[in-house]
Amino acid sequence: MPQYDFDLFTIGAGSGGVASSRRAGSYGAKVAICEEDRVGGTCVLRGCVPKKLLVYGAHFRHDFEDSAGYGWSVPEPTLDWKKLQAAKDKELDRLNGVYKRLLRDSGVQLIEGRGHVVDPHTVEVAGKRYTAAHILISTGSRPFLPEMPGIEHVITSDGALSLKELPRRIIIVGGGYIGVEFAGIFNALGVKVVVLIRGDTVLRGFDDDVRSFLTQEMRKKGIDIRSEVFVRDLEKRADGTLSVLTTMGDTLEADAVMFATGRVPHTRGIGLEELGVKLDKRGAVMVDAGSRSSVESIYAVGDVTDRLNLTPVAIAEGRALAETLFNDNPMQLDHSGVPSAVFSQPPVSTVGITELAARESHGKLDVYVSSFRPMKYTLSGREERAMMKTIVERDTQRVLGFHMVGVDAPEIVQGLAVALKCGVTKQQLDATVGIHPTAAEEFVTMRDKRPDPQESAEREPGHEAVNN
Ligand SMILES: Cc1cc2nc3c(=O)[nH]c(=O)nc-3n(C[C@H](O)[C@H](O)[C@H](O)COP(=O)(O)OP(=O)(O)OC[C@H]3O[C@@H](n4cnc5c(N)ncnc54)[C@H](O)[C@@H]3O)c2cc1C
Repeated sequence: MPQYDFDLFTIGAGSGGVASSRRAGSYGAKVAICEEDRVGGTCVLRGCVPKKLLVYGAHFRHDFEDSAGYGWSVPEPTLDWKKLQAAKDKELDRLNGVYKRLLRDSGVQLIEGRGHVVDPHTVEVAGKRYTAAHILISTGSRPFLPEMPGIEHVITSDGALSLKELPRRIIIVGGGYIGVEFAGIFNALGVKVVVLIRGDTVLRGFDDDVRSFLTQEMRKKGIDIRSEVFVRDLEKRADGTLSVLTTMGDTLEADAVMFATGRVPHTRGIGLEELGVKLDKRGAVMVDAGSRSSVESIYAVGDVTDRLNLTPVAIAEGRALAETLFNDNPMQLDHSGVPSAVFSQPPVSTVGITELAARESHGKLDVYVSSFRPMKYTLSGREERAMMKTIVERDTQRVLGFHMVGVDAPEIVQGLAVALKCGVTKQQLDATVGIHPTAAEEFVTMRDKRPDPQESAEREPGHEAVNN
């Protein structure tokens, strides 16, 4: 058995890399991790955490407005953007320190610098070579920017999270989850927001009812969503204003343009292809269910594998790998039934499959949809509504998907994800007593099935089902 410097060498100290290395360290493995930026990765420093802090910060505008309906009078609120940014950055510094401490406490050696693989058991960082029995690639992903004239003037989510000044007007290109989250943040902070999307509705890949409902709610809040349009080119004027020419021939002006046009796996220039590690056409490391690449000693977890690009997934994949390699406990993550959220305003949360996917894979369905104004907004007069949807396989009455748009959706759907994972049926939901008065109780009280569009069409040619 050859002697290596380490049992595991991890490249990238983000969610997946840190989780895997710590778990391996806890079983006594000798582990090193290298990081070219700050320990913590995208989620902690450029993603979930700073974004959610800004969502909280932005939401106060609504809360101040809503308080009037409950009898409060609040002087005209003003925002100190620099103060909010400084508070957020302080919290990120704290978390960065926590992550470093956690690594240290697990006996994981942190090596600062960019790592690249030189052979199946060797990683080079800052000119020094380290050998390891196993190498883990957890280098995450980076924002994708299409090539076009003027692209150097745009920002991505990284830039949007660290803006020195709050722009007066922003154009956000892309209606995926990052685009709609930032649209909600900026809109609530008083910025004039235009969102350009390629389709008709935001959130491609989500359930169609969720997509149209959220698009409508965002428009109600004053976000100018322009459908079926993209950017042709853009230029910066002498006064710093950005001028955007769209594919519809319109010219739009803004103080900032943010591209939220997807992310690509971070695999460029780290020696993988040279070693024969197979990458897919987007550059993601191709792995088996146990996260092993085409080279036996090299593994990959998290966004770099482009499976389900979420923090808890990267963490679970990383831990499963450490269990397999160092605890004699072979584990694979089941990627089905993973819940997710979009922290838009109102937020979205979903677990299971969409109605479209369910019709293709499960045939006849019972679909329950409910839309209502949450009690919270009755006194405040806010027009925001909530929508909940449960998709049930007709033959077995097993729930295939829960979807919600509305206040507290992510907090509500987390519990339902457990039920879905356990194979909950509609009858079991019906037998569950609700917590009153909440919005969540709607999920256990929905009774009316939405007319099946196919069956209705068979009965009455030309008839179209109408959402509740
Ligand atoms: C704006 C935004 C919001 C998001 N919000 C959410 C959310 O609300 N919920 C959620 O679940 N997910 C969210 N995500 C996704 C989440 O951040 C990622 O899925 C998660 O961070 C992936 O973890 P990872 O370990 O694969 O990669 P990362 O956390 O990105 O870590 C990769 C690390 O590798 C380092 N690295 C790269 N190359 C090298 C190299 N050659 N040498 C050394 N170090 C290297 C990087 O600097 C980085 O620190 C969000 C992402 C973004 C961009």
